Amino acid sequence: MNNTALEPSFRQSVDIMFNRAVALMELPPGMVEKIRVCNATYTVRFGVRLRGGIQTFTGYRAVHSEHMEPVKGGIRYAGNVNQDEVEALAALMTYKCALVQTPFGGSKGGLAIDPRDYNEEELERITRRFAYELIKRDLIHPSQNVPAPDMGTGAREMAWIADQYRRMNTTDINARACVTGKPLNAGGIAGRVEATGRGVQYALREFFRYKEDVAKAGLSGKLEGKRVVVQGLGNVGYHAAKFLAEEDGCRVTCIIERDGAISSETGLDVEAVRQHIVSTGGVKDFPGADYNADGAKGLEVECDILIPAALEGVINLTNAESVKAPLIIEAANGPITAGADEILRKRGAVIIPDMYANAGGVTVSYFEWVKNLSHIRFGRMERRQEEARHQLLVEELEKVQTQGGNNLVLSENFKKQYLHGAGELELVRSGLDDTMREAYQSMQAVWHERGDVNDLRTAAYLVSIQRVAASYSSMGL
Ligand SMILES: NC(=O)c1ccc[n+]([C@@H]2O[C@H](COP(=O)([O-])OP(=O)(O)OC[C@H]3O[C@@H](n4cnc5c(N)ncnc54)[C@H](O)[C@@H]3O)[C@@H](O)[C@H]2O)c1
Repeated sequence: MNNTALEPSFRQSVDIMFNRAVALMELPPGMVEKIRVCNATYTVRFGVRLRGGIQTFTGYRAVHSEHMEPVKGGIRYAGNVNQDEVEALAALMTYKCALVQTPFGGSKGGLAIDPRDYNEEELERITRRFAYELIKRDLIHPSQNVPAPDMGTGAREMAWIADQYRRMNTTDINARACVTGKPLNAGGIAGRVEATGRGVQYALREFFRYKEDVAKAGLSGKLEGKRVVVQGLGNVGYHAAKFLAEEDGCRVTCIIERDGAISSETGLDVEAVRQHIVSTGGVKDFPGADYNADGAKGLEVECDILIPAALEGVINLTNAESVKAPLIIEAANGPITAGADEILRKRGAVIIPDMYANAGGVTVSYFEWVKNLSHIRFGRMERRQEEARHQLLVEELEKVQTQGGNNLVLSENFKKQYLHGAGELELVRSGLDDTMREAYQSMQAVWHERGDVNDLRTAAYLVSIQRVAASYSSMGL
C-alpha cells in the first residue's frame, strides 16, 4: 500500500482537524455533531445542446451550516469536482466566515467540467443552465445562498449567474445581491478580484508584526527580502505573489504551474511570468529561469514562505517530509492533508491555515453583498462627509499660510488626496486589512494563551467553532 492510499478524503481531512479542536472544547451534548455535519448537498445532472448533440453535466451545491443566512461559498469548475470535495469546502466556509465575522453560513458548489474544453459562448450556456437549476431551488438567492468565484470561475461567470437570477426574478429589487464577485459594471465592488491575494498579503504582514510568532517558525526579521515559493498563478496566487514582490520586497524564487516549476534565486518577475502563461499556456521557456517539468518538486525547494494557491491535497503523506519551508500560508483551500499537517507540525513548521489565509475573498464579497442590498455606492455617504471635513482643513491651513506670511504651500497632491477623500477601493482595502488583523489576533490569543493549543489551525478552529456553537445555542437548539 502506498502513502496516498492511507490518505483520508478531503472531507475526512477537514473532519480530523475539526475533531482535534473539539477535543479541547466543552460544548453542549450533540453540538459537535450538529456543527460538523454538512446539512444538505444537492446534486444536479442537466443536459445542454452543444456541438450538434446533447452533453450532460453534473453539478453540486453543498450547504454545510445555516446558523446564519444566507449561506455563502464559491462555485468551482474543475473536471474532477465531487460531492466529498464540495462538502469539505462548504465546511471550511462555515469556519472561515465565523473566524472573520462575516454573517454567513457555509456553502460551496461545483460543476464537473474543465472550462478549457469550451469556448465562451458554450460556457455561458452551461453556466446559465446550471444557475437555472440552483435558482429554482433557492440555492442561489440574495437572502438564502450567495455564490462567488472559485477555481475555474471569475467575474464573467458571476455576471451570467446574476443576469440569470434577474431574468427569473424580475420583481426582486435585491437581485444583484444573489451572487458576489461580479464585474464592477454589473454590481460588483472595487477590489474584489484582488481580494483573496490581497488578504494573503495582509495576513503575512500581520504575522510579521509579531517577533515571537516569526521566531516560532524559525525565522527572523521582516517580511522584506523573504524568499517566496508560489504554487498556482491563478487569481489568488498571482495577486498574492505580485503584491508581496512589488509592495513588500519579497523575492519570488519559484513559481509552480500545471506544466512544471520555474525558479530563479534572484527572484522572478511575477507580472512577466503571468504574461508568459497567458501567451504560451504555461511557465516552460520563461527566459532566465530554471525549469523543472516535475512541478511538485517546487514545493520541496528551500525558501522562507511557501504559498500553495492551487489545489487541495498537494502536500500529503508522500511529500510532507520533504517540504522544507518553515512558514506555509494556505492560500488554497485544504492544500495540506491531515496526515501532512501532523508531520509538518512535528517538524516545527508554522502553518497559517486556509480558513484564515484566504478569507479575503469572502470578506470583500460581504462588502459587495452589503453594497448591493443598500443600493448605494460603497462609502458614498462617508465620502461626502469626509470631503466636507477636508475642505475645512484645507481652508484653515491656507488661512494660516496667508496670515503668518510664511512659506507654507499646500501641494496639489495634498489637496487632491484630502479633498477627494477615500474612494471605494481604499475603503475596501482598509476594511479588509482591519478584518485580517482582527481575525489573526483572535487566533493568536488562543495560540499564545492555551498551553494545549500548539498551532494556528487548531486555534482558528477553536475560535470559529465557539462562535458557531454560540449562534446555534442562541437560536434555541
Ligand atoms: N478565487 C477566490 O476568491 C478564492 C477565495 C478563497 C479561496 N480560494 C481558493 O484558492 C485556490 C485557487 O483558486 P483561484 O480562484 O486562484 O483559482 P484559479 O482557477 O484562478 O487558479 C488556479 C491556478 O492553479 C493552477 N493549477 C492547477 N493545477 C495545478 C497544479 N497541479 N499545479 C500547479 N498549479 C496548478 C492553474 O493553472 C491556475 O493558474 C482554490 O483552492 C480556491 O478554493 C479562492
